[in-house]
Amino acid sequence: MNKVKNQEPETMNFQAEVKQLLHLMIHSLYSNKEIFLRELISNASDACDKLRFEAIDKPELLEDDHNLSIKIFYDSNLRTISIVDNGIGMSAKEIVDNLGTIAKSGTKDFIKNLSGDKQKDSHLIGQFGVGFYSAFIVSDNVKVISRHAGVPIDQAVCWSSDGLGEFTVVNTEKADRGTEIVLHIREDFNELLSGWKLREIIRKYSDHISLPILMFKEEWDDKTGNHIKTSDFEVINQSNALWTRKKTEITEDQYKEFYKTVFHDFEDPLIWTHNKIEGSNEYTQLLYIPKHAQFDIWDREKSNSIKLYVRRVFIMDDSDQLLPRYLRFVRGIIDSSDIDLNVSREILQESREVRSIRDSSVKRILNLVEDMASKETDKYSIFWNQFGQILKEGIGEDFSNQERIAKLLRFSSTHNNDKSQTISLNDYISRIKPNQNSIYYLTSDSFENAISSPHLEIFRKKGIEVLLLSDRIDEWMLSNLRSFENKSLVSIAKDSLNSEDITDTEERASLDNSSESLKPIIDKLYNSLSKRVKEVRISSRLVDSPACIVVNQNDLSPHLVRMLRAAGQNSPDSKPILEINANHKFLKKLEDINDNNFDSWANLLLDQAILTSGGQLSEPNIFVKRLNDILLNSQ
Ligand SMILES: Nc1ncnc2c1ncn2[C@@H]1O[C@H](COP(=O)(O)OP(=O)(O)OP(=O)(O)O)[C@@H](O)[C@H]1O
Repeated sequence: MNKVKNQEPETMNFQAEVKQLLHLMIHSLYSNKEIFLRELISNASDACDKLRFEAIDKPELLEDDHNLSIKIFYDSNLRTISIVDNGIGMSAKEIVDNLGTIAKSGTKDFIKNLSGDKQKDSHLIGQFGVGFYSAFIVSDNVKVISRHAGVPIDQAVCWSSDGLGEFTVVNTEKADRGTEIVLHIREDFNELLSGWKLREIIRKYSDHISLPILMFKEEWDDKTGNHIKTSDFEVINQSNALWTRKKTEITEDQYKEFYKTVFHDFEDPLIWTHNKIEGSNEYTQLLYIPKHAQFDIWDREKSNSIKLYVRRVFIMDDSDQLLPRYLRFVRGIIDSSDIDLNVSREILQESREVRSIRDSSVKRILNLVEDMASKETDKYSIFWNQFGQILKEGIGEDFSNQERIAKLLRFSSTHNNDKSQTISLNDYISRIKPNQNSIYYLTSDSFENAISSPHLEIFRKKGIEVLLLSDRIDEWMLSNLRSFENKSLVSIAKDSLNSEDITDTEERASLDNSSESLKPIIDKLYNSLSKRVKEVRISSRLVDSPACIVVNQNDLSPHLVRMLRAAGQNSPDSKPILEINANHKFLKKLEDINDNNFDSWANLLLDQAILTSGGQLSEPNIFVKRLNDILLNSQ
């Protein structure tokens, strides 16, 4: 069928990452051998989708072969399995680029994370997507013969490799458009070389592929006591796009297998929603939330994983118009009856239909997530741990749904002092003290820093709950979420505490007295520290610690300043306020310190307040010298 022309094959090296990936994949996915067929059928189906789309403008690409299909052959004597499609095909350049390198961003980092531990690696590789390279799990040699649609028969290409380090490419002839992949099966996978086994795998993993998957019919032969191949093809799969079927006719397993094939995931999805919308704008949505974040989920430039179809013709799978960025973890299919088949990205941006599909998809996803949060808390905690930080982006990005998203947020809290994020804003409100008008929170670099912060002391003493936030996105999120259910969100590290929540009349009077009687020492401290602080004052929030740092309501929190600096950004240099504990021994001691040593003591007090508030000292060597001077002088 395919004739290699008299020409020397060119040998090339796989990209280093491909070599590593192949090695690790063969090693760790050995027991998931069946997925190779799912992946290759999925690629074949994508190739047919692409051809169908390009042929809308260029019908000549279809040549005289209009019936798109995928054919599977096997030969137990030659030990081969072939996957043949009449899709778009690949040019020589495409074959070298696609099957010699990995174009995904973040590949290097991904490979670094692979540990050699089979189980962990198989999960990670699953999230990454194995695709074509999975052929090498079961094969010791793979040949790919391909001709791009529309190019002459003698401009086909044959790619071949044993998956160890190199591949060869040579020009060839191929009568039929599309791609043929011939796998030479390893000795230990004999069971795959059977019509029965291959049919079973196809029905299990690829039943929902919308194209017919064909194999030679086999008939029982009494003489040989074997199944014998006939020369007639039969269709193995249901071959209608799964999303077009009625919900009641689709089993859970079919939904799961569809997801795994189409989105190249190893794991079942966490949850999904399937809806047919009828009326003036008709479309079908099948949207899944995965169990794990994709490896490149933090890349905000990453395109959405929503495949857009128009009347079952695949149009594109990287449109940013179909879902907002903060739902980029969702994967799925949207099939519209109303969008024009020739739609371009630019038209999508303007399209009223697309806007309404997007709004409805957001609603469906939020409904799904809300349902999970209220009825399936175990699932919700998986969801929250994987995608909570991304969902938080929605607080600032999607004001029309801000309230709904806010209800879905989960936090660590002093209520249970637990690092896991399980407390909702509604939980907080259900426990709020009578007359308490604020929801208190503390942001910090880590839960450990937050939970040991001196800012919490008075709240613990008074039994007022504080939410502890330590995700990078939290500061930004809170700058967009000022209140919830009419309670304002208030940082306990800022000077805006509602004093009525944390002090009673008697305590306020005593604070006023202290401020009066300690005025000389407060002034003296300010004199020593005026270059470093904005103000020194008596604190209402300290119980055990001698001092803490707070900032003005409108200043950036020290935590945010640190994050901005770590990201290489300039942040305004605003001085903090030093709050001191009027009842602490340190204060009494300060009154006895002579003028020569007072500066050192004052600075030491400030340094430790910065440290316990989660900050860092800009000159740690000076801090150590001061500390040593004081320790040595105290002998
Ligand atoms: N049968 C085929 N026909 C045409 N092109 C193909 C075929 N199989 C693979 N390709 C090309 O090779 C590329 C790489 O395939 P591979 O399966 O490794 O990754 P992918 O399908 O792009 O990504 P993933 O599997 O992670 O979704 C594909 O994107 C496609 O361009």
